[in-house]
Amino acid sequence: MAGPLLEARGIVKSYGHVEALRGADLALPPGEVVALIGDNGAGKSTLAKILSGVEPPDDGEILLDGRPMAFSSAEDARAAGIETVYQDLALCADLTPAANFFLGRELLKPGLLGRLGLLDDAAMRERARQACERLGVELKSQDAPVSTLSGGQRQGVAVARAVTWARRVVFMDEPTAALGVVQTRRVLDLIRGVRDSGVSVLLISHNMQDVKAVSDRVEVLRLGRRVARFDTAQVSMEELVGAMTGARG
Ligand SMILES: Nc1ncnc2c1ncn2[C@@H]1O[C@H](COP(=O)(O)OP(=O)(O)OP(=O)(O)O)[C@@H](O)[C@H]1O
Repeated sequence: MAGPLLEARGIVKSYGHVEALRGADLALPPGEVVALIGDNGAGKSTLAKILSGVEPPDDGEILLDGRPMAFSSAEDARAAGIETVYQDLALCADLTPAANFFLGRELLKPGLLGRLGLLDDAAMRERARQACERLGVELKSQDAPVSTLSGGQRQGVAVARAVTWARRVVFMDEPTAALGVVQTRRVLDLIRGVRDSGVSVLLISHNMQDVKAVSDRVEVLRLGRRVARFDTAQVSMEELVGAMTGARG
């Protein structure tokens, strides 16, 4: 098996007196979906934030392609090809999907107009439309702000944006929370599509059915440490729950 694409070793992180991570490990192989599961407060979101550059660890190592990395911001991680779909989706409600897609990465018009700082709105709309279409996200209008979209459509836009820019890894923190059955299926299909395009996915989820349906491997955090790892095909729902709660594993 190839070495991990992204790896966390012995990550420690405290918030005041709360030890969120106490030497957590995680390995994300290339081109796989890894589910990160654990009870409330186990440290999943904290670990994802550290791996995506949002927060610095107090101790421990992050390796990308086996080489130590120090991300000092989410921009650093993005520059390394790592994108995140946050729990709150981090979309700007008043902007269109295209404006959200290109926030901070705006395309300028070619030639002199670009040098004058003029944005190429048509090109951005078209690229955003194509990205959504590729992932099966149907938007009636490209001009409507994100606030007018349904929860599932917003989820789709956030995932499509992450996938558009991610060259290596996408983190998804509870991407199906608050979605209906049909929308959930759509997001799971998106995750498979991302994996099949060669990008690794780290999926944080409390939904064991989603985890079983879409992941290749499962890593279990408890009280800030990894306590178990499984091949999804080899593990039962009961074993996963047992490992999370400490009843087993
Ligand atoms: N910014 C913060 N300030 C203080 N404590 C925090 C902060 N972020 C996380 N924590 C604490 O760190 C611990 C781990 O939190 P984290 O959100 O990583 O867990 P989680 O496994 O993602 O939980 P959940 O499934 O409930 O989202 C919790 O005890 C939490 O209260």
